[in-house]
Amino acid sequence: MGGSTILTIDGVSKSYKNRCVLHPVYLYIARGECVVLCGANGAGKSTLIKLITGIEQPTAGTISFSTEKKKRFAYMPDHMNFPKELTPLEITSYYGKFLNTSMVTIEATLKKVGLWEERHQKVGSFSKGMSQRLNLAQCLLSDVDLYIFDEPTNGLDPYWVIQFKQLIRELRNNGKTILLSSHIMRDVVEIADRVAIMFQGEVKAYGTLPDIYRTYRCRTLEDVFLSLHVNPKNEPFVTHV
Ligand SMILES: Nc1ncnc2c1ncn2[C@@H]1O[C@H](COP(=O)(O)OP(=O)(O)OP(=O)(O)O)[C@@H](O)[C@H]1O
Repeated sequence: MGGSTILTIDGVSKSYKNRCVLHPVYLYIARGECVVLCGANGAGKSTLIKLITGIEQPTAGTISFSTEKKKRFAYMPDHMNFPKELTPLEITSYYGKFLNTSMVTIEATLKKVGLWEERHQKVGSFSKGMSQRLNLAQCLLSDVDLYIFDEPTNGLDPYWVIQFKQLIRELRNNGKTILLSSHIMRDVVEIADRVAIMFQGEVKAYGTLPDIYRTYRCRTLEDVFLSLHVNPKNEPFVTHV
């Protein structure tokens, strides 16, 4: 199934003290796909992303990348606390210095997220959506094979949610791989090639939407989650790319 694997998550689990918040996860992310970790609050989406990005260490299991570029991935966390006294231009220029990004790319990226006009405005005066778009910009500054977004549409208004989804399509059309988390079913349906259904710290299912609908005998993701709430022991299945 599918092309080569860019990211392999092999039996990765996480416990805090003695509480297991992520049961062993096995996921194979194919190059060029958009994979969405989809789940309710507390399902373990951010935990899995933090393990993949190395922010947290797994209790067990291994994570391996197969990327061509030296920088393996770019990451947009669920929120960023940028220094309030700095401006978008200062912040992206700072990141750009580490990433060797040209001023042309910085300008294009700020324009892409709609913050070019506000490039000299202090971040302390930003709305939640503007801060989130700056967070998106810092991620997009990197030219990498794999982009990881944690709840990227949080705080974005409908216009920017549409723009974000368009951006995901563009990245994919340029051969990039995308891994993102979301609990907004409509977004998932529109952009995902493959979905990992996360529930109570487990990946319950992984596959294309038709695969998942077939497994749960449901027609929508909402129904899948309703059925999991009714019967949380629904046996997990995992498809491999
Ligand atoms: N540092 C931590 N210490 C203890 N428990 C944690 C820690 N981080 C996360 N957890 C627990 O792990 C579980 C999964 O949390 P996680 O943030 O991964 O969920 P999520 O699916 O991203 O949820 P949300 O949609 O609400 O962001 C939760 O029960 C949370 O309380």
